[in-house]
This record gives sequence, C-alpha cells and structure tokens, in this order.
Amino acid sequence: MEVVILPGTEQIAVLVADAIENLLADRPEAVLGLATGSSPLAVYDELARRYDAGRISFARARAFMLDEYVGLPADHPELYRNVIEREIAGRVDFAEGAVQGPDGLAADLPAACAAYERAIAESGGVDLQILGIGTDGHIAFNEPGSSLASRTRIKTLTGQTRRDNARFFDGDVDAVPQHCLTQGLGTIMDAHHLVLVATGENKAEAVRQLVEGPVSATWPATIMQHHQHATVLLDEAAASRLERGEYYRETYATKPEWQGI
Ligand SMILES: N[C@@H]1[C@@H](O)[C@H](O)[C@@H](COP(=O)(O)O)O[C@@H]1O
Repeated sequence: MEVVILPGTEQIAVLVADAIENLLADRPEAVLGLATGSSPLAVYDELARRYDAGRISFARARAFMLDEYVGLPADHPELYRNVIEREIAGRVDFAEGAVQGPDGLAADLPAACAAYERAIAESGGVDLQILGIGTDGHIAFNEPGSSLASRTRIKTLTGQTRRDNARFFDGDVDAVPQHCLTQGLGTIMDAHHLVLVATGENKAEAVRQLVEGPVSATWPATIMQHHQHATVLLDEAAASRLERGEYYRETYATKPEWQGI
C-alpha cells in the first residue's frame, strides 16, 4: 500500500487526475470506478477541467458506481445516480449508458445486485477505483462487520454513517435512508488499482486503522492491505495519527519519477 501525504485536496486531485489521464491515454476504453461523498469532488472538478481543456476524453470509457441508497425516489438529488451525473458524468463526454450503478429502485433488489456483479465482470473489470472512507472505516457502504469477501448486496447503514451523511439531507438524520446497495469488499478488491482519498481530522482514526491497523472486518477498509496496487492519498489532518508518517513522506519524496501512483 502506498501512502502519499500532500498539503491539500488540490494536490491530491492533480495526482488522481494524472493517473486517470494516463490510464485513458493508454486505454481509451478503460473502466473507471466512481465514488460519491465529498472526498472525490476535487478530483471530479480537475477531470472536468481537463476535459474542457481537451486533454482527456471519456467517450470510449465506462464507469461503475460503488453504491446506491435504497428508498429514495428517482428524482431525489441525493440518489447517488443523480449525484454522479451532477458531479462528473454529466460534465464530461461519457457515452449514453456508459456509467452504471446498482439499481436501488429495483423491485427485486437481490436480482439487481447479481445483475450488477455480472455487468462489472462482463466489462472486463474496473481498472481504477476511486474510493473515499467513512469515519467508521467503511468503503463504499461496507459497514463494520462486513464480510471481507462480500459481493454487491443490500446493507443497513450504521447510525454513525447516517449522522455523517445527514449534511447532504439538510441535517435531517431521519431523511437518510436506512438501507443501501453496495459493491462488496470482494468486488472492490477485484479492481486493478484502488485509489483512496481522505482529508480532514475526522478521518484520522479510520486512516490510522486502514494503513497501520490489523486487517479486520471491524475496520472494513483494512482489506486494502491485501491489494497489490492500493494508493492512499491524504492531507496532513487525515494523516495526523499515523505512526510512520515520516517514512511515507520520505518514500514519496525519493520515489523514481517514472513510477506514478
Ligand atoms: N457511501 C459513501 C462512501 O463511498 C464515501 O467514501 C464515504 C465518505 O464520504 P465523504 O467523502 O463525504 O466523507 O461515505 C459515503 O457514505
């Protein structure tokens, strides 16, 4: 796992956008994994800027979302499908239908989860997966206790996640759905490159567990320690509880330039 500590979200966004730009230059038909939440927003802004500048095109790319709420109406602004359309998909040139998410509106939710797993597999798999992390250590919506081998399925959100996400629902915790569909930890681990972004002091404990804690379903993101190509991009506040912070800084500062993230 590579840990990169940077001054702030702008520097993080540039590095992630560089990785995506390089990937699309090599393979215009690459498959991206898109995350919701506030963590990737600066990345999406940077990608939209590069698209506007003619540096990058998503015309042949495809993308899969990590998760979706269950129980929100189709036109709700916080339905993740609508969030992704607003924050990135609708700002660049993805082809019609190229961005998919688990269908939280489906009548048969287990069938929708199975269909989503098939769609990801049939695409050839996700090349680069953008991730955020919850304050309770979740990735996507894999809450503490999630099977480390899980696949896309229905989950119940923890009270902490619902409180954290209430800020997107005018501060009303009761308006945050109790259920969601989420790619499993096993699904996420199949992606070729995991790129996790975390900023702010409120993520520091989850980040400490992710990077330096024992692998455990209690802190689901720790499964990333088993991935062959995982990059964790942090600002100073999110990195503030790491014991080996100096080593990560030194490693990144002396890294050969050709290596990328
Ligand atoms: N399901 C999402 C996750 O994909 C996200 O990474 C996480 C952190 O969110 P934020 O980036 O807003 O802190 O929680 C949300 O609930």
